[in-house]
Amino acid sequence: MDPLPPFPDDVPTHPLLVIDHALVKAGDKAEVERLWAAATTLGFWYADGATGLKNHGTDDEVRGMFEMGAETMALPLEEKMLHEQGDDGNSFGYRMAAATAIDAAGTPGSAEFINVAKDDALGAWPERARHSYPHTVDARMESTVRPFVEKTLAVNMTILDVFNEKLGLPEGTLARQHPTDEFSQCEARVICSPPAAAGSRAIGPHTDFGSLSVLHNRLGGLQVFVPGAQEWQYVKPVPGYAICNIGDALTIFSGGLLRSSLHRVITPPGMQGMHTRFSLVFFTRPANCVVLRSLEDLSPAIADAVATSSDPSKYKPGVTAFEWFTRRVKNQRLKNRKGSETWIASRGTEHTEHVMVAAPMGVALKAARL
Ligand SMILES: O=C(O)CCC(=O)C(=O)O
Ligand SMILES: [Fe+2]
Repeated sequence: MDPLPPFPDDVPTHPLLVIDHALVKAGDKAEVERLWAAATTLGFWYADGATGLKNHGTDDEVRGMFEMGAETMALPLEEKMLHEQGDDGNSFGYRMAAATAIDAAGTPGSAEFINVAKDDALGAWPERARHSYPHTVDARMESTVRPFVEKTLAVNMTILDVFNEKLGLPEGTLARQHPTDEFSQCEARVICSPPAAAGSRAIGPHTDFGSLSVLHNRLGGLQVFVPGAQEWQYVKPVPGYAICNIGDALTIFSGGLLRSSLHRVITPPGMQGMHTRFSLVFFTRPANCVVLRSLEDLSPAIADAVATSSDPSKYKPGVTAFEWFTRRVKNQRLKNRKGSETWIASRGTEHTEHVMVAAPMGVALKAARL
């Protein structure tokens, strides 16, 4: 692979706390407090050795996943399209560029995705559980995708147990919402965006749909919208560290204590923008049948948070994790677009002030009620 230029020194970035996963796993109280601080403010942090493998630029599974992504994206479009996700709210398989909107006006995004279901990676492969994949994925399912998914899931289950305790939930509550052996929308994703004009958007503003995301970035381009800030800010990729963030499902379970924040992907800054951008994510999501609701009956801290929220209904969407996810994916597909209401119907838990900046005027207030 060509050497990639460094993230420019003169571009402002938003700092994130660095959390040492080994310390968290060992129950180090100070490190757990720092993780809790990150998770309850912006909901983003750098994870030192997040897959249990330091230096993600060189560790076997992460490198193998990036290679699998590059091999897959290099296939002829007709071959990739045999495994396309379709328009019904499924996200497993290949997603062509420009299939989804990045804003309320229906602007198409420029990123291609290959998403592999946890249920295929950990299931009775080569029997397919959820979807079909190009041969470049199949060839690495057991050697690369499975260990990548297993290791990342193990990290995320430890973090869920830590949150469980901090939220004062009965032992194992969050773990039971994320059973590995039940079907869920958990998936590993490689994203590819071509070089583009400075500032153009590859992935529109969104909150993540599930519980926990672990992201491996080599080029910049990821930006966060910090509550109360006036503008989007870059998060700098740091070699050897993954970027972890909270998704909507944990925000809902915790009555808003855990924060799922808006982020997006634009052209990497400076010389980096001249390179194709690959990124790798693993999303841990609740089992399909889990009802998304704040768990105030199980935790006084969550009950307090819901009681003092300006909009407690936001934490009771009254749908399962599968329904929440499918609604969001389906309404992002441009084939399903009727107007800005389709974009609004794809939204998650974001707060009013975020949406005001992220969406054109006029749809902001409606979106804020979702
Ligand atoms: O590629 C990135 O840096 C972020 C991707 C992302 O936010 C997502 O796939 O949900
Ligand atoms: Fe995301």
